[in-house]
Amino acid sequence: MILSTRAAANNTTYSPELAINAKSLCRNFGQLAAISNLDLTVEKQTIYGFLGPNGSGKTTAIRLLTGLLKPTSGQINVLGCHLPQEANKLRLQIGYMTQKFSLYDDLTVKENLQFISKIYGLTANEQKSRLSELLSTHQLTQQSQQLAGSMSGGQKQRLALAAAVIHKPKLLFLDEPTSAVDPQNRREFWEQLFDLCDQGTTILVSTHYMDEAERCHKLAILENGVKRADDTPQALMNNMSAQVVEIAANDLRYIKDKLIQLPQVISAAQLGTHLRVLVNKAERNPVGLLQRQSCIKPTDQLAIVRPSLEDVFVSCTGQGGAR
Ligand SMILES: Nc1ncnc2c1ncn2[C@@H]1O[C@H](COP(=O)(O)OP(=O)(O)OP(=O)(O)O)[C@@H](O)[C@H]1O
Repeated sequence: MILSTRAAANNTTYSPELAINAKSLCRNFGQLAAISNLDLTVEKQTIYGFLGPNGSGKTTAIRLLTGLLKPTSGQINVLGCHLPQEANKLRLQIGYMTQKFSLYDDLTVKENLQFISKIYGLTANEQKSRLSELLSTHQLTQQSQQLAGSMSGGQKQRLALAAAVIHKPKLLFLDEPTSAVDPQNRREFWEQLFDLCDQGTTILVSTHYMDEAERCHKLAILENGVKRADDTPQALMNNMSAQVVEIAANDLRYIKDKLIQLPQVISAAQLGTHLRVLVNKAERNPVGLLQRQSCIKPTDQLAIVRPSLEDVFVSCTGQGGAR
């Protein structure tokens, strides 16, 4: 049973199961609606993703949910705190890793962590044990005396994560944390995130990488400040509003130019030797529809294939780039 209390102060419902509960959230910058009518619920001890292109409002949403930015309208409850009124009360319960890792280049790894632990008020004893634990967990023990500015992108990212969790936050915000690191470091970083989640931390992470979004327990697809869809990656793929047909043929570019003119076709994109075509779900026989087109030869191969998260993204935003 969900126990909930309605706070008289700003009418936001607080549910103990939810780390984040936001309703009708809007934030304008002048004429620009950076976030429009965003409803968001994030369950505790899950990894929730914001997937969206540049400028879709991911950072703005995160800043609203951390209490760093005031909404134009709407209600926000994060870990039982009403924002922006109780932003100070929330501060010690959250961690925030920004896009540009906020490290001091001319301090060593250890000095960076010591400095941040002082900000969070750790005692000398707490600091000592927490620092050695973090250096070991984030594979930074060898680099503890190295200047942060001289570290590789992957090492900087590990240090930034260690710094963001120094005070053991209940809720961790990560804004495009892996943009500057290679696939191997990304994989290892995600293993750290799952470990943190297993230990009880709720994580909200923004990304524009599909493979990263697919790792989240749930995600919201954002475009121009609007939430286009949200669910588990699997449910988003199962419930997609399009069917995917793959075509193996010669002259895929010519076929693509012809097919995207059909009203039933949402997008067509070449992937190596195949053309991936999204056809409206209302079309009963998508393969038959495409085969009837004069650009398709009888020898061309067409097959319905399983949707990917990228297909979901294309079908619910204008980001196909193909039409
Ligand atoms: N302080 C600000 N003043 C004016 N406009 C802003 C401000 N902050 C954000 N914006 C605008 O709001 C929109 C959303 O920006 P935001 O940074 O939230 O997007 P994003 O999805 O995080 O993008 P990126 O992936 O590039 O970081 C953009 O058009 C941006 O220019």
